[in-house]
Amino acid sequence: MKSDASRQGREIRIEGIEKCWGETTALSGVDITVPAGSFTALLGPSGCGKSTLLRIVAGLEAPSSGRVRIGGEDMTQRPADKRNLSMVFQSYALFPHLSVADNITFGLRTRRVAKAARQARLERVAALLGLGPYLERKPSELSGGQQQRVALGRAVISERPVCLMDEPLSNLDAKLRHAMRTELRALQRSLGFTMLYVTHDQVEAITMADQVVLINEGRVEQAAPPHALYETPATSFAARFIGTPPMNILPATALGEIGARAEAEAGCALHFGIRPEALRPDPMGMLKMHVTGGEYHGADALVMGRIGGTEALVRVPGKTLPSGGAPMSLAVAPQDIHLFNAATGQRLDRPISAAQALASNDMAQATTVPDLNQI
Ligand SMILES: Nc1ncnc2c1ncn2[C@@H]1O[C@H](COP(=O)(O)OP(=O)(O)OP(=O)(O)O)[C@@H](O)[C@H]1O
Repeated sequence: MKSDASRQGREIRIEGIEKCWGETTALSGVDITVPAGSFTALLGPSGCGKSTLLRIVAGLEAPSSGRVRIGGEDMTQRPADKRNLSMVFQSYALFPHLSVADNITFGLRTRRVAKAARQARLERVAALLGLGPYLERKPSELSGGQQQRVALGRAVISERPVCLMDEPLSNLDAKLRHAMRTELRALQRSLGFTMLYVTHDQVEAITMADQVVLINEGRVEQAAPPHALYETPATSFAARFIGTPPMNILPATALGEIGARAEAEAGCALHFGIRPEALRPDPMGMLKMHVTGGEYHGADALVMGRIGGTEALVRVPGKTLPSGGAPMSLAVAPQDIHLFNAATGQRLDRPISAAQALASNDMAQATTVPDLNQI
C-alpha cells in the first residue's frame, strides 16, 4: 500500500481564483501551489474563504474565474466525481444504517471493485486505523474519535492521489484532537497522498503542515513553511495570527526618539513587532514596561503591561512573575524586532539601523529614550 500510494501524490495548482456571490467577493487573486505528496493547511479566520476554496478544488463550487490543475491537468470544468480525490468533512457524513465496514468500503462498491480486493483493502485500512474490533458496529455505537477514524478510513481506502479535509477534527475534544493530529500526519506521510487541509486553528496548521497558506478576507496573506511564518511573517496580520499569545505590535510613537528616527529612516509610519517570548527582563534593557498584571501558567507566566501607552505581553519563566504596578526593563535581540509599514501592514524588507538601537544595551543610547512609562 505504501509504495503504490506514495507514487500517487499529485501537485495541486490553484491559479488566479476569484469567487463572487453577487456583491460578495469571497476569494480574489488566489494563487497556490501544493507540491505533490505534501501537506498544505489553509488557515485563516472564520469567513475568510477557506471552505469556498476547498470546495472549488473539490469541484463542488465553480470559480468565477481562474483555474484548478491537479497533476498538471486542468480540472476547472470537471465534475467532482471525475477529479480523482477523496474528501473528509467536519460532519463525518457516515451512513447511519450501514456498518463501519460498509461505510468504509462504500466508495469501492460503487466503483465495482471486486469483493476480494475490497476485503483485502478493508483489512489493511482497519489495521492502520485501529478499527478492526468495530467493523460490524453502526456509527451510532462509536465514539466521536472512532467515527472520525471511519471517515478517514473511507478517504484512505480509496487510494486517491489527493485528499481534501475541511476542519475534520473540530468535533473532537482537545485530547483526542491532539492524538488525531499526530495520527493523521503520520498516515499522510506514510501513504504519500497530497493533502489540502482547512483549519482555523493555527496550532493545528503549524504542527501538521509542510506549508501553511494564511488567508485573510479572500486573499493569500502568506504561504510558507510553519517556521518561516513564525520567524518572518510577511504582514502584521500574519505576525498576530501565528503564535500564542500573539506578537506585540507597537506603533513607533510608543518608542520615543528611537521610533521617530526609525520612521524617518524608513520613510513611512512603522509598527514594531516583538513576540512576548522575545522580550526578556534585563535591568539594562531599553524598553520600559509598566506592569499591570500577570498570569501564572506553571512552566511560564505572562506579564501584562504597557510600553509607551500600548498594551504589551511578556512571557517569563513561571517562577519569575513580577508583581503588578512595578516598572520592568526589557531587552530584545536585534533579529527579534520585526518592522511593518503601518499603512499597508507589509513587512519591511530592508534593515532600518535606527530600529536596532532598541536592541542595544549601550547606556549611551539610553539618554535618547524618554521615560516611556510616562507616555
Ligand atoms: N453559498 C454562498 N452564498 C453567498 N455567500 C457565501 C456562500 N458561501 C460562502 N459565502 C460567503 O463567502 C465568504 C467565505 O466563506 P467560507 O465558508 O469559505 O469561509 P471560511 O473561511 O471557510 O469560514 P469558516 O471557518 O467560518 O467555515 C463568507 O463571507 C461567506 O459568508
